[in-house]
Amino acid sequence: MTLVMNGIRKKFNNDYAVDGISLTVDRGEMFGMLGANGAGKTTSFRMILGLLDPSEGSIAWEGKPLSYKRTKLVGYLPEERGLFPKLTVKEQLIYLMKLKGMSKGDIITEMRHWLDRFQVPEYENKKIEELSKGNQQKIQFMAAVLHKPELLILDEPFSGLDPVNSDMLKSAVLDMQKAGTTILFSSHQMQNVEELCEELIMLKQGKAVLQGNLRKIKRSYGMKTINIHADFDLEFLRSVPGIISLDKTKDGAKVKVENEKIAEDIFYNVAETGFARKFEVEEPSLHDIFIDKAGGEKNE
Ligand SMILES: Nc1ncnc2c1ncn2[C@@H]1O[C@H](COP(=O)(O)OP(=O)(O)OP(=O)(O)O)[C@@H](O)[C@H]1O
Repeated sequence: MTLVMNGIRKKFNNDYAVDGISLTVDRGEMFGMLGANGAGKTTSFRMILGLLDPSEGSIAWEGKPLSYKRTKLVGYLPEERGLFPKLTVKEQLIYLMKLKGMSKGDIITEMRHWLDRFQVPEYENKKIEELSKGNQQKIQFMAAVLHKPELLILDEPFSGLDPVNSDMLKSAVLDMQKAGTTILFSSHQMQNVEELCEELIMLKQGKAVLQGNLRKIKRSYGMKTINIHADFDLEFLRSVPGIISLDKTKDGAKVKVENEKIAEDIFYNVAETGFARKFEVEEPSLHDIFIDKAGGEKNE
């Protein structure tokens, strides 16, 4: 057991940005924090890092609060990226990593390892302002990991990255997890969360609306999607009670239903009408669960 948040609330003015979150992240776990804009993800991260004090509740890493003195244990990729545009990559990393207690020699060795890994060794002496936003993000990521933190917190690490760079970052994050780093990250991109996380929390207006093991959540979630391939019009299925939506595809339709029992009803309705080449019941994607649980009129 490593990171424990217990009954955390944070009030700004008269509203709770975080409203009663409890969670445990075990050592070496990859933990996803999901939520619409303003749900309370960044505020939660700031409290874990000791940058903000909770209004109520307690947070501990290995049994103790993460005060400023213990920040060497932590790597943080903030949502509002903060690099000095006029410094070179090397100068920037030396400056930031010295604050984490690293020697100049170690910083340069680690920096070269990561620049090679990200396939940009030529950036060492380039100014930050000369790099594209995506490449600046790689440098910001390096500033979070060069000192080999025990706990790594990544706020929207994939935003603004193209698919190639996004995959590169994903594989780096997975390798860090394999090496024993505990990782918390937030993302709006459900695909990334599905690929990386075993455990997650989904926030809505500061409250947890879903929490636990991703595979278990998907398995136990009532909603199912049925992928039907048929050569006749499936429009009539819209009148079956319990249908959430029906989207036509080039082969037939994808039908979202409330539960497995409704899927069975759909099966018989289709079979009575004609021959379906395919009838497959799929577990909901995290995207569907997110819309169902964390979407809604009150979110931006
Ligand atoms: N310093 C602050 N003062 C007042 N309100 C704040 C402050 N920081 C955050 N909030 C409010 O707290 C709520 C949660 O914000 P937070 O940044 O944690 O959300 P988020 O889930 O990270 O959102 P996003 O996905 O947009 O980054 C928002 O309503 C925000 O306006």
